Amino acid sequence: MSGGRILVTGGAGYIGSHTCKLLARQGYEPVTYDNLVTGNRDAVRWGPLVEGDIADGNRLCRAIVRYEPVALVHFAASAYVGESVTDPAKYYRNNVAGTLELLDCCRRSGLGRIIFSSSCATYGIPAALPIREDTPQRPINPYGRSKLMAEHMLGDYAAAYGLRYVALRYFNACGADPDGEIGEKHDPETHLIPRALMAAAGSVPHLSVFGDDYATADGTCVRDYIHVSDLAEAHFLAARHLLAGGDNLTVNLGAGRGISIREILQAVSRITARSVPVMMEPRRPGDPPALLADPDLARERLGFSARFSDIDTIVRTAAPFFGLEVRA
Ligand SMILES: O=c1ccn([C@@H]2O[C@H](COP(=O)(O)OP(=O)(O)O[C@H]3OC[C@@H](O)[C@H](O)[C@H]3O)[C@@H](O)[C@H]2O)c(=O)[nH]1
Repeated sequence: MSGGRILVTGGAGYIGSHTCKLLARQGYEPVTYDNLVTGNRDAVRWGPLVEGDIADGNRLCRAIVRYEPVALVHFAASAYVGESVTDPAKYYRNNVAGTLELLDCCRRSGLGRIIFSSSCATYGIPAALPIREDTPQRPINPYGRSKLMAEHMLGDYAAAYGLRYVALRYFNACGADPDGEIGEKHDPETHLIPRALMAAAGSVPHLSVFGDDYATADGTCVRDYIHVSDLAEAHFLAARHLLAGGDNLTVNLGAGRGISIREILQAVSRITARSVPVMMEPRRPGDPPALLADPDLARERLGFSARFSDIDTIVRTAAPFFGLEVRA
């Protein structure tokens, strides 16, 4: 370890664990702080695990004092858009109050560099594509609002108390570690690519496609899918930026291209040589028709560009975690 320790809240989760692996490879020691409610203990492999909730400020502060991290990466959050509509209290408690507690711990313990997981869900339904960072943020669900509130808290704390941050607005995270060590393991699994792979593998009867009457080229929703290993790389670049004295920064993390649900299904069929049984369903409430990042600012300011986010690499790396062989 030459770069120092980095505290990673939510380090046992999907994006968190991939980021820990990359940070370790880059010479940092990731210290995971996770309550293991949605995280997986066996995904914590590259540094110690402190079991704790971000709402437990005393425990979090003690971890900061004990490990003396040079920066903090804050993934820990609730992240189901649909659930945020039916149980907004959970989202405001975990994502807003939890982040406030965490920021106060950082203030008290003098930990002044924070990398924050934000989301394209903070934009809502954008007036124009691609989405730039100065596109107005008008989230359409409590999840997006909770992430936007946390962004505002970070900005205000930075201005008043001098901490520095990078906020990363992820588009659609997907794929799995190309080494095959860790993958995507949500319970329940609601995301498109895992559900499509589960349907191809026969572990669910079919994939429900939520709407094929959108004003998009083939009628299905378009998203900017970004490989989790690319997201991990961006966190490393963000840590390096802050450790080099870089200023506060908020950037999109996307591949800069849109892929429709039909295109995903074609790729899954081609790469696994299995058909994906599909059932057309009504639109899912709260789904924007198309989301697509302008990735220029992340490239200019962090030197970030997606390397694993072509659809073939995404499906090839994810398929083995759902019991599927890669055939093409
Ligand atoms: O079973 C499914 C799942 C998803 N979909 C569709 O596939 C597209 C992608 O849906 P996903 O649930 O994978 O991802 P979403 O675009 O809703 O949200 C994602 O991006 C924003 C992040 O902040 C969220 O945390 C993440 O879930 C949507 O159009 C959705 O309606 C289906 O048609 N069927």
